Amino acid sequence: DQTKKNKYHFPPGPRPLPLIGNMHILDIKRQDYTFMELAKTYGTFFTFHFGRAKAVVLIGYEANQEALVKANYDFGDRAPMPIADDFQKNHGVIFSNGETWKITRRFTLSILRDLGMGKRPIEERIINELQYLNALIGSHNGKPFNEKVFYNATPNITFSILFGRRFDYDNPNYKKMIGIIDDVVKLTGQPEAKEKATETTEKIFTEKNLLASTFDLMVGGTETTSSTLKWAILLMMKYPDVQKKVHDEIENVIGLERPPKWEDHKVLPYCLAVMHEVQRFGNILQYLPHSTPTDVSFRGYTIPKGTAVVPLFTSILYDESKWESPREFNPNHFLDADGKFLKRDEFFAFSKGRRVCVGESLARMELFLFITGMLQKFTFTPPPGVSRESLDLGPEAFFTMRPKEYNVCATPRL
Ligand code: HEM
Repeated sequence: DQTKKNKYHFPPGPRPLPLIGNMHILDIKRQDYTFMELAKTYGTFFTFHFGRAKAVVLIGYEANQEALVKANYDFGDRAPMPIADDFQKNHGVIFSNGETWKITRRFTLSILRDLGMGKRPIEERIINELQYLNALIGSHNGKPFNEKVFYNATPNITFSILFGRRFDYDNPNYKKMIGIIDDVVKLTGQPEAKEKATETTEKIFTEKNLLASTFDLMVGGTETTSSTLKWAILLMMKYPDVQKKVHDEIENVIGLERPPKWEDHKVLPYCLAVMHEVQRFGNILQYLPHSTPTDVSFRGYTIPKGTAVVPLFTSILYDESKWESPREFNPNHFLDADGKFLKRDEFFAFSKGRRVCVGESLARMELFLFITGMLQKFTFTPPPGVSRESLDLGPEAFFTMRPKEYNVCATPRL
């Protein structure tokens, strides 16, 4: 019967996409795995349908280098993200576009630099904070403690920039702020704020934009660095031979007394390589979606303006054609034959191009000083009864990929 048949047919004209698109094949928590699997069939540049929204996925070093670095501007917008749609819409840095993004990003960077990001004033704050962190670790007297301890130090660096002071680790407000950041990272896709964005004509230096930018730095600058520290300690427990080499280098070059300083990264190549390999292996962000600000011509295709783009960082940091043993933790990835630090172009942990991480130099300094500073003072081992082999290196995939919860023992080296 014709009427019945029509009911199930689309009207003439272009056929709308099915409601779920390719979502039925997407592993929501490990989207990177799905995309890398699809790349085996469709190559390093393909379209994926997130429901009705199309996204272009970029796989591996070459495609991402071509798009994010060489065609920088063409892929430099941020795609809308459910987590931020309602409460950050076009405010702050991470989720904004156009003039708001350009001016707010420039402003944020200049403020961070004025306050000493990547320079001596911030270095002093980090070294100061390291003493508190090491005191907390030491207070457990070699007994097992939870990895949450490593979440305490890095927020204080961001907060001291934003609020002008550090907080004691047991300060209820500090705990609350850390808890909120943790919730935001976990509850992706469930925005709290309900206010609708109507500010198309609003100016950029508003209180709302200030709050949004502060929020961006709080979330962008704390969870990322502290999760990386958790990876670092877990990996040191898992690979005691690597930990031993880190210990030896620190002991031989700067000794066990004077706290490390940023300049030391030039004379501690093994520590620097370990820090980079922790970031590569830990791969804490699968991707942050970009989009095309205009119609873009790429590899012979036209990508329409406003198309979401997935620069899949996992596929670069684990690119089999670039790394000797991508799925293994191997600090040699960042060392040359003479044991000197080897800068790798494929290191995309902070992304590259127009949207490159605003806090990269701050994060690098924090990671280097906290990792070497903790390992200068302690040997990290699994708690009694927990074997090294049983330590799970699989991530807990939220907005970021942090290690699964673990306990650790820290024995003083002095
Ligand atoms: C281990 C630490 C960190 C890692 C691995 C990291 C990684 C990243 C990545 C991959 C992006 C996305 C870039 C893109 O869209 O292409 C990003 C953006 C961003 N990060 Fe970081 N980040 C870290 C620490 C920080 C810190 C300490 C801050 C600030 C205090 C920060 C602030 C930001 C901001 C504001 C953006 C948005 C940039 C934009 O959209 O223009 N991040 N970060």
